[in-house]
Amino acid sequence: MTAMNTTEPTLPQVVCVARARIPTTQGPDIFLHLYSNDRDNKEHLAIVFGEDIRSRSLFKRQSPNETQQDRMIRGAYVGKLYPGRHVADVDEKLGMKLEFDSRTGELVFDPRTTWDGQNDTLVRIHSECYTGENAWSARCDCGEQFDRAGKLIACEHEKETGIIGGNGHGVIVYLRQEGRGIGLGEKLKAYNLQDLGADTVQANLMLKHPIDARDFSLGKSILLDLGINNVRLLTNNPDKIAQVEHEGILHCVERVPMVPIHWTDDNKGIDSKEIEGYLRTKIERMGHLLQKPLNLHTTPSTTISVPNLTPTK
Ligand SMILES: Nc1nc2c(ncn2[C@@H]2O[C@H](COP(=O)(O)OP(=O)(O)OP(=O)(O)O)[C@@H](O)[C@H]2O)c(=O)[nH]1
Ligand SMILES: [Zn+2]
Repeated sequence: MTAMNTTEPTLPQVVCVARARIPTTQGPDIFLHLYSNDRDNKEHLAIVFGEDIRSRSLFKRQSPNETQQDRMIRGAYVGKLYPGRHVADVDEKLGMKLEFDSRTGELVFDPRTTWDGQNDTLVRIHSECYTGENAWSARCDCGEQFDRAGKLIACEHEKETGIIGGNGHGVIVYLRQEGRGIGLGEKLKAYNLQDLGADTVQANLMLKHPIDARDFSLGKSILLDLGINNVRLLTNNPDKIAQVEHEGILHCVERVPMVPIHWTDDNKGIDSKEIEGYLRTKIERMGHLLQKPLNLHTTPSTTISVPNLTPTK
């Protein structure tokens, strides 16, 4: 492994507080990991595909007195829970056993039971979007991208696009930075400004926020805690690609594009005037790596009349 560059900023400390298996309506079980950290009080998440992708902080023995029952309740178990199971570190039915360093209590890496972090792992670092994920919003593509990331991680290969999937291994890091970090209340104000003619960048600036207030360093810490070093990143955002790199320990080995579904299938995906404006702004003003020539019914941003924020009577 290359030596770590000391000029890199210190990464946040994260601890996985609990994980649980979630059977899904989409097919595979996922393991939801909830994290605490030393930078904010938000509950950031990792949606993990693959039982063997193990959080180092979760699996570490909490104290010599920690019971096997305590460990199962926190989700620090190998294999699968079943009624009557007593031991967290051994799944007798599946023939799996974890080993721990007797001095530090840390999980000892064993490729038979734990995913190898040198594997190229399909990852999405996703920022919260209440409207796109829960309110069926056609203003943005967040809900669609979230679903698609899950499908791509679960599948071996996507026929329509030729994308190699994660084949059941991968992670969606879900960061609670709503509205590119400005929060839901401010995002709703930005939407009103957009209805008045501003684009997403202009609206943020008019509200005296940065164009993008996000910080992906928590996402990096979470990936490293999950033992992942080589990432195939599902994104069109060049800033995310740059931010995910951490010299010597975390590499973006490939960018996997997230092409809007409606661009490849007229009958599917989000089709609205608002989403076109949103994508146009991402491409023209934020440098997103989407290549389809824009043939949209929204007006290019240069001709948008920006509303005046001075109150009128
Ligand atoms: N301020 C603001 N935020 C928005 C708006 N529309 C969506 N968002 C937020 O933008 C973020 C989108 O996050 P992602 O989909 O993870 O990332 P991205 O920058 O679009 O890049 P990709 O990885 O290519 O999808 C979420 O936090 C949304 O809540 C908007 O009009 N204004
Ligand atoms: Zn959204």
